[in-house]
Amino acid sequence: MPYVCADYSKYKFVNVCWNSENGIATVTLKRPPVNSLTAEFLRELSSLLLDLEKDETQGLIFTSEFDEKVFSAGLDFKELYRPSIDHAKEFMSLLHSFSFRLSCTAYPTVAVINGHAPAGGCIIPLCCEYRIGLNNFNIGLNELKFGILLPDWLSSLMIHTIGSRNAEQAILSGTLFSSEHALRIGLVDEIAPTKEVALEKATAFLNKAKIVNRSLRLDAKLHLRRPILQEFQKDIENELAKNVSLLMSDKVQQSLDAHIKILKEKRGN
Ligand SMILES: CC/C=C\C/C=C\C/C=C\CC/C=C/CC(=O)SCCNC(=O)CCNC(=O)[C@H](O)C(C)(C)COP(=O)(O)OP(=O)(O)OC[C@H]1O[C@@H](n2cnc3c(N)ncnc32)[C@H](O)[C@@H]1OP(=O)(O)O
Repeated sequence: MPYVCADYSKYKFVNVCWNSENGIATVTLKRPPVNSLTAEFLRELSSLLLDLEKDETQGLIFTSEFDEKVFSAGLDFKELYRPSIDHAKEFMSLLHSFSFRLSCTAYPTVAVINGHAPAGGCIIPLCCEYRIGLNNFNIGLNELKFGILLPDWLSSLMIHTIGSRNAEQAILSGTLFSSEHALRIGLVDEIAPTKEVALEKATAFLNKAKIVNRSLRLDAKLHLRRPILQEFQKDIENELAKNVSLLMSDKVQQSLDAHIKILKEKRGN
């Protein structure tokens, strides 16, 4: 059984619960109010994956503290509104490296999606091997509606998960799917009535992975995910520069401004 070396209490935006009997780490995202992804959060998540790898985690479950409300609201609008060029570069690089790392972990991964997961909020679930949703939430890649062209690696993750035909329709229409619809197209693998049941199902999935030799399993995973991993590794400098210039463009900045205003009006402030 793995011996836990890392100090997981150092993390600000996640709570890590280790099960010493089965070596499964349950990671609860807890960046208030909606787990939106900032550079600091992404840096923390990347470092967490390395710690889990060193501690020979047998399986990882992601879930959210903001139960029945939001899994993750995606990229942080406020941080990405009028960023400095250096910050924009750093952010895109962190998003890319974290998503890559999560897509090829040596240990199996599950997302328990206990709330909305729009746009960038769908990235963690898509990088995981298995997705369990709760009822009454929306999930999907609706970036085109913000004037954002998806990076190739993200389209590739969606294609890998729901197939090319469904991915084409989903991405081009910018649809956010209800849980039931997400189950029909394979965007989630199961629906659970409560978070507790979802966590049991996640553990059952991870336990199944244990009967396979760990290094053989990793070889197979990397082989099966090769098309995605190739997209991550293809022409990285150029891809990051493209994303930075898209983020800095007037069109995307105006769209961010409009969305920030909509959220403010919704709260009446
Ligand atoms: C932007 C990227 C630009 C260019 C990218 C270039 C290249 C491509 C690279 C990557 C591709 C991936 C791209 C992804 C784009 C995104 O992810 S953009 C974010 C998309 N997310 C959304 O549209 C969700 C918006 N939020 C909501 O719909 C609701 O807030 C939500 C359903 C999540 C929760 O609803 P509710 O419980 O009612 O809460 P409130 O709406 O009242 O919100 C509470 C507070 O949270 C703040 N907030 C909400 N979402 C965000 C966010 N994404 N970023 C920052 N802050 C957010 C909201 O303002 C409230 O704050 P307040 O309490 O008023 O201070």
